Amino acid sequence: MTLTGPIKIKSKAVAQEFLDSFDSFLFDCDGVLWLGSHLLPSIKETLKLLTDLGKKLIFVTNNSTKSRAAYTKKFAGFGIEVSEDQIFTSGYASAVYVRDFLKLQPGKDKVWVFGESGISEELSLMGYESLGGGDPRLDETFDFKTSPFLVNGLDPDVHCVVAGLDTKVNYHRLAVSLQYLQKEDSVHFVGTNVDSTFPQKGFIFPGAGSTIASLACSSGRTPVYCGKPNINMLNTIVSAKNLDKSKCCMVGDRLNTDIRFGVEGSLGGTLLVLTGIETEERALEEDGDHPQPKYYAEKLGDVYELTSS
Ligand SMILES: O=C(O)[C@H](O)[C@H](O)COP(=O)(O)O
Ligand SMILES: [Mg+2]
Repeated sequence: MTLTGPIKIKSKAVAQEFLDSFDSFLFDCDGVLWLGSHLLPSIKETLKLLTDLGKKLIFVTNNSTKSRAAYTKKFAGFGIEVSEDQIFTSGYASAVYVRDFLKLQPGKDKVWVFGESGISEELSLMGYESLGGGDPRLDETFDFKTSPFLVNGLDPDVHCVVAGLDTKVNYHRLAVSLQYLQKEDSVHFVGTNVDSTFPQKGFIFPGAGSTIASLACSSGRTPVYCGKPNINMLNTIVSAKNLDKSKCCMVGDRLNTDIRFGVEGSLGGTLLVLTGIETEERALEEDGDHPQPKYYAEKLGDVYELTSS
């Protein structure tokens, strides 16, 4: 970023300068690589260009609905080969927090999940039994007199609620999650991410932050959020991939998660793309609400299109 503010990547020279400045790229996914099942323009070509240049590619998503393994299949569906150890999700970061910070005992302590398989699968890989989540009994209309999660009492071995994006959110899931959160002395509250909205092709939908806020409001508790911009997530990635932070660039579509993650994590640089949540006006505003990106571009694919022109 110059004294005049963020640098727009809109020429071959600036695109080449951008490429030459970093040896590792951390890519956000929703709004950067794709919008749901819609791959954004020139993404495959851009990732291949970076790979051919010997750059390290890492994918860092706040989307907790899929596990790291499931994300490798999503990439493969687009014809992009990515290994599981290149992918970090907010669901994985939350499971690491449960294991390494809360130190819950696998096989003994259980987790109530308000969210999808991307959370429960990562917890299961670490040996934790999770309840709730995609359990089809939670799809039933809620009745406190008959809910199987209440009539026999809460599970006394649950010592943490992990809440994330749940596209099947309903009153049943909210009501039972709240019962566990009311056990404040014995049940921790973890949120996967703060994203208020979720970008789809042609739409902006409610994000994890919005549904988790419902539980925060009803319980009067504030969760520990483990996804971007949490510095523990960055430190996990930097040590796992042996990165030189000064040569890393965070590429994202949201200022208060992706760009904050890169700036507060002291990475070498950040690139905001305008294919997701943010606008050029927001990218340029010097608002204390969020850090400014070093670079910005209409889309990530411009890096390929400009340097190969
Ligand atoms: O609502 C959410 O969880 C987020 O909007 C979404 O999943 C963000 O994913 P990311 O842009 O970090 O890949
Ligand atoms: Mg995004």
